[in-house]
Amino acid sequence: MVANKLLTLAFVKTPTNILLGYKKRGFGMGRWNGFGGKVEVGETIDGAAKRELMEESGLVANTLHKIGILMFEFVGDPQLMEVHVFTTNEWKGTITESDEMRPEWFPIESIPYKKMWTDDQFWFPYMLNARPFYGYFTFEGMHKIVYHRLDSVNDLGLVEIPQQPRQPVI
Ligand SMILES: CNc1ncnc2c1ncn2[C@@H]1O[C@H](COP(=O)(O)OP(=O)(O)OP(=O)(O)O)[C@@H](O)[C@H]1O
Repeated sequence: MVANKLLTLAFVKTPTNILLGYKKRGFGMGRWNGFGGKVEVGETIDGAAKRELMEESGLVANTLHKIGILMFEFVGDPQLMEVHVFTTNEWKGTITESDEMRPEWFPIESIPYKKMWTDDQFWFPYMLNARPFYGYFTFEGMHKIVYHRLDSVNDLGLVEIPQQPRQPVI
C-alpha cells in the first residue's frame, strides 16, 4: 500500500466570474483548471493551497473555504490522488502569469469544460453553489472516466478518505 498523493486545488470567484489557469506544463498540461499542486512535507493542506495559489496566480488569499474532497484513481496505478478543493471570494495582489499557469477570468455561464479535466463538469456545479462535496473518479488514461460517484456532504471532516484503489491493481 502506498500513501495517497496529497494535492490542493483553489478557485477564486465572484458571484459571476471564476479565475481559471491554463496549465502550460506538467500534469494536466493544455487544460484549464484551478490553482494547486502537491502538499509539501511540513506543510498544512490549507497552507499548501495558499502557497500554490500565490505561485500560480500571483494572488494572496487570507481565507480559503474548503468545499470538496476529490479522489482520483488511474487504472493500473496503486496510488490514489487526494485533492482538497477550496474557494475564496476575497483576495489581494495582482493576477500574474507564471511559467506554469496563464490565469484568465471566465463568466460562470461560459466555463470551458471541453478544455478541462473530464471530471470537472460533474463537481463544478457543487463548488460554484458552495455545496460541500466528495467525489471519487476512476480514469482509464487521461480522458475516460470508467467509474464515478459524487455526494453532497454535510461535514467534510467526516469523509472517510480511501487509502487504496477500489479495484485491486493486478
Ligand atoms: C484527474 N482529474 C483532475 N481533475 C481536476 N484537477 C486535477 C485532476 N488531477 C489533478 N488535478 C489538479 O491538477 C494540479 C496538478 O498540479 P501539479 O501538482 O502542479 O502538477 P505537476 O506535476 O505539474 O507538479 P509540480 O508543479 O511539478 O509540483 C493540482 O492542482 C491538482 O489538484
